[in-house]
Amino acid sequence: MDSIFSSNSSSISCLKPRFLESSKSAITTSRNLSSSICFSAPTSDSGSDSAFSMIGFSRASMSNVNGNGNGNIKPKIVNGDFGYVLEDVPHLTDYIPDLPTYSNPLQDNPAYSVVKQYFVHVDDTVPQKIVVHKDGPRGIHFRRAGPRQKVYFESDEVHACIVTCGGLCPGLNTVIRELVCGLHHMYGVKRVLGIDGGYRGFYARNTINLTPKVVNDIHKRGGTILGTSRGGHDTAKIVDSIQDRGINQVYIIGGDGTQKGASVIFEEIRRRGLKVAVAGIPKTIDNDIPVIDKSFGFDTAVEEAQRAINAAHVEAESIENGIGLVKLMGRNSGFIAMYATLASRDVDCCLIPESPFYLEGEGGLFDYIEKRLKENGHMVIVIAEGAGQELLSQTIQSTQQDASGNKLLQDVGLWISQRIKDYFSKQKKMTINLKYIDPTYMIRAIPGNASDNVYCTLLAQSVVHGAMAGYTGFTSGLVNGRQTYIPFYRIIEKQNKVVITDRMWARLLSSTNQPSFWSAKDCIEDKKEDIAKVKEEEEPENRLMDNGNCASDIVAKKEVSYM
Ligand SMILES: Nc1ncnc2c1ncn2[C@@H]1O[C@H](COP(=O)(O)OP(=O)(O)OP(=O)(O)O)[C@@H](O)[C@H]1O
Ligand SMILES: O=P(O)(O)OC[C@H]1O[C@](O)(CO)[C@@H](O)[C@@H]1O
Ligand SMILES: [Mg+2]
Repeated sequence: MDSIFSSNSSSISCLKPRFLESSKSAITTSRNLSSSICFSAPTSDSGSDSAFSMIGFSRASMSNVNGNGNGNIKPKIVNGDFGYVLEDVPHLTDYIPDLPTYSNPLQDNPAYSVVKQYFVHVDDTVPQKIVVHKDGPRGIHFRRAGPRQKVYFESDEVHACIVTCGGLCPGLNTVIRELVCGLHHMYGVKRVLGIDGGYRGFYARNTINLTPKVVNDIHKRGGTILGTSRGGHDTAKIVDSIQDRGINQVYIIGGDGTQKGASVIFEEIRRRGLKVAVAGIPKTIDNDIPVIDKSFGFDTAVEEAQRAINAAHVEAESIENGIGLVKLMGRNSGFIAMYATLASRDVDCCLIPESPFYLEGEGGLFDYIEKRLKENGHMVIVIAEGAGQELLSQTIQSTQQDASGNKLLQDVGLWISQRIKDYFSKQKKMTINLKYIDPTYMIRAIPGNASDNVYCTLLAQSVVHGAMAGYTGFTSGLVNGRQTYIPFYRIIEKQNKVVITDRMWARLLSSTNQPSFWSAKDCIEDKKEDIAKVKEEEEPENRLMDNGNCASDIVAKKEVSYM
């Protein structure tokens, strides 16, 4: 953290003494004040915008949104006609009745006042699934993100804070910048605090005052100017700190773990009855967050991975029996490896955690490598860091975890390089030249590319609009190309994974021509069960595919063809 602020950027380093404030000195007596707001049952006239009659809602159809204070807040579900379901996000008025509202200052903003229908219609929602059957139910929807006509905070009342947690990701600084600038320029919010070093920064580190001037150039740098960390999530201490500092909007940027942390912070804030909006911004280059189209930084990571794959290809094709092996990030989800492979077209084999593989025997990896080298003289392999872990664990046992409780993985790149070398030199007596490239941290420590920077801006502005409108306990993200507000529970209930019975993986297989590895006798059985489970969840039987077949037919055909 300090090193970032004392780095080359003179604009930041010269400001450091003024902007660093000790967490102790920031403590105020506001905790007593805010705890006098009583926790109460939700009113039927929730401040969340819902013109129920317009789309066939009835108030009776809205399920109980009351929190019980034990972390068991029920989902806020609204049922409409023809199987329409709105998975709504919580609102401050769910537990603080009679909150005053104010006109949205954007209506007087020259940049926006000319935009027709700038404010989002109260009943705008976005469907989760856009491919439907004519007789099928309308399905799950999420609230469309964007500015609302009335807001629940006055500009000078807002005291916001921003924290970044988990691993680095391209675009983090852009999100920070756009949160600060969005709050400042759109809503006239002057008090925005940066929390230093992840969740533990709330109670153990310094804070930084963030202004448009301080954040002006930060989107051009990789990393996060706020610093980040794993572990250190102490809910009570974090919420105490939020109360003590008089913070009333909390913006939390991070991956699946971070969003789980944000969810419990929201629950505790709600239990204490505080007028504090909690908003998550999903971050992960692994793209393992469900529901949303993709997470920011993912495109940049895939693009940067091309440089490593290109290098591996150049090395491999320049030497006899050359093998270029590239390890990419993705501990549970192989999206980076899959998209980097599809983008490159130079890759002969892509190995991901979701697709079990085996090394020896007919149809195995060694068999395929030998075949490719004989046909083509060289080959490129991309492997995600989480691939083949079940094979490694047969030889190397590890139960180590990082500070957040994530399982620490064995280095599959090094392991597989050695296995390939051993196999061809010892068993095949064949000379191969394997070059192993590990660019894992290089693909995430860079600034966001142009498209990610635009996405980061939309995300930041969306959460600012949401918090100002009184929504809380939500994450924002693109769903079918539209910005939405999604309740935390939907984001944290499971991880997004590559569905290897879906067509994207089929496209990859047909691009690389690699074996599916499905027919192996030694294919790990529990892995197969995992796949079946994902398949069940992700592939509703009646999902219509482009060619008119149902997903279930395709799965069945594919399984037959793999045997
Ligand atoms: N179940 C949980 N409850 C509360 N806090 C959590 C939980 N899981 C993780 N956290 C906290 O969230 C923060 C980030 O978690 P983690 O290290 O898993 O990264 P992440 O947000 O998943 O990002 P990424 O995996 O993309 O790097 C950590 O401070 C961790 O303590
Ligand atoms: O070494 P660190 O910082 O814990 O991060 C590594 C992990 O972070 C990620 O980039 C995101 O979760 C993973 O792909 C990777 O396993
Ligand atoms: Mg994670």
